[in-house]
Amino acid sequence: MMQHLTSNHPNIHHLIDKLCVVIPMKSPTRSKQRLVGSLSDSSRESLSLTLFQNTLAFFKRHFPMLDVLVVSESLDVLSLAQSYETNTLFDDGSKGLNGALDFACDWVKQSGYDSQLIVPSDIAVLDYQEITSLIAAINEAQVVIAVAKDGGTNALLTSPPDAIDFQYGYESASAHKANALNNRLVCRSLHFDNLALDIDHSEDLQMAVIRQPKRFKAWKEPSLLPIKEHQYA
Ligand SMILES: Nc1nc2c(ncn2[C@@H]2O[C@H](COP(=O)(O)OP(=O)(O)OP(=O)(O)O)[C@@H](O)[C@H]2O)c(=O)[nH]1
Ligand SMILES: C[C@H](OP(=O)(O)O)C(=O)O
Repeated sequence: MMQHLTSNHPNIHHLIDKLCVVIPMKSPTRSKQRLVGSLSDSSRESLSLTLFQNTLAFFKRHFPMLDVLVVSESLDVLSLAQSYETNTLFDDGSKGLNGALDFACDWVKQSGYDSQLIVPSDIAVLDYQEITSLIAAINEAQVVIAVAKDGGTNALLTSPPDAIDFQYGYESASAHKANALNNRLVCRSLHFDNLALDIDHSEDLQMAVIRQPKRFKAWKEPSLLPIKEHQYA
């Protein structure tokens, strides 16, 4: 059974001191394109900003000892990140998510961190126990992947930060795993209920409303048909 990263975890200082959390975030106007047909522009933008702020608030509240780096093409996003006392990095977005993460990873390495945890800014529910289990897994593997519900990668923990090339895109969890194995690294793929749910499509948003009705009440649109929780079980 995996040990949780609690305050009396024997390796907490070793893990935390040298770990940097990287949060990539597009400009809100360009975010959540797959919801264009389901939400108005303002609702889509405010959803992406709400998710981003939830992510910043989660790490500040539950992991105040962890350093965070936000990489974005948007100066507004970077200034919001600074209000949560994160490090910030401007990337013009021209090379997409993988390019932005390559740039962030260079910063992380040059800043002397041993490991890096990439968390996208669109996870519906961040769960303390899941994130602690994920971080603790770096004791057993150099690459730890939290697999998304669609085979994507919803969190990626690497030690060293540049252990593998970033291959976000279709079925990226298996691409990242193959990449790790090609590099002869120990890789763990983990499936967590909450961390698997990034919000891509309207069904994901409906699921978020079911799991966190208060937080997502503004997006409880009558036009979206209800679906049952077991579809993601
Ligand atoms: N800095 C940066 N972050 C990005 C870029 N592309 C995607 N991201 C972020 O990476 C995470 C996952 O992105 P996606 O699911 O591809 O994008 P999204 O805006 O959430 O949704 P779609 O537009 O529907 O793909 C989100 O936190 C995005 O904001 C990029 O080019 N630069
Ligand atoms: C970025 C992409 O995530 P999606 O939003 O497609 O699950 C991926 O994990 O490769």
